[in-house]
Amino acid sequence: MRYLHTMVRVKDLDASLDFYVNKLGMIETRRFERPEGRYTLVFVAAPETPDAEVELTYNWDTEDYDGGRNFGHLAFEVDDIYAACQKLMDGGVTINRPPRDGHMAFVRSPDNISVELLQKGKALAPAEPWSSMPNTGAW
Ligand SMILES: C[C@@H](O)C(=O)SC[C@H](NC(=O)CC[C@H](N)C(=O)O)C(=O)NCC(=O)O
Ligand code: NI
Repeated sequence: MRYLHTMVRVKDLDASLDFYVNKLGMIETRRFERPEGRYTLVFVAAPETPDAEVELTYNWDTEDYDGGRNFGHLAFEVDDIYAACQKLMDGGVTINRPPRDGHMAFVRSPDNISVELLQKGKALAPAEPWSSMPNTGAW
């Protein structure tokens, strides 16, 4: 069995592609227009893992998507968590959990999808709650 993708519904496809591609650094791998179903599918992936995709589903007719509590987050490994967060901040993205420990950070997509960034080479053990860490002023 192979993991293929996670599908998230998005309200604004351009805003979502700006976040996932321009700000987060993913690449668009495939796109399907389905006029008969009045929706568009755009698959995006991290360059190093092109087979593990996020399927952005854009329904052409306005729909409200509540924040399904059962969904947690999309997680990505980054080479430099501070540089990744700085690039996102420069693009106007709020860092919900700053990478004070150099290990883990959380940001949100335009549809409030939680995105976890993990520093490459750090243990994947759960980090300490960042609020308990001394704020060195870095973040
Ligand atoms: C391409 C393959 O990976 C799919 O997931 S297509 C699944 C299909 N998607 C849609 O019909 C998109 C539009 C629909 N209005 C929606 O919002 O899902 C589908 O069966 N979706 C139902 C679902 O629960 O995912
Ligand atoms: Ni799918």
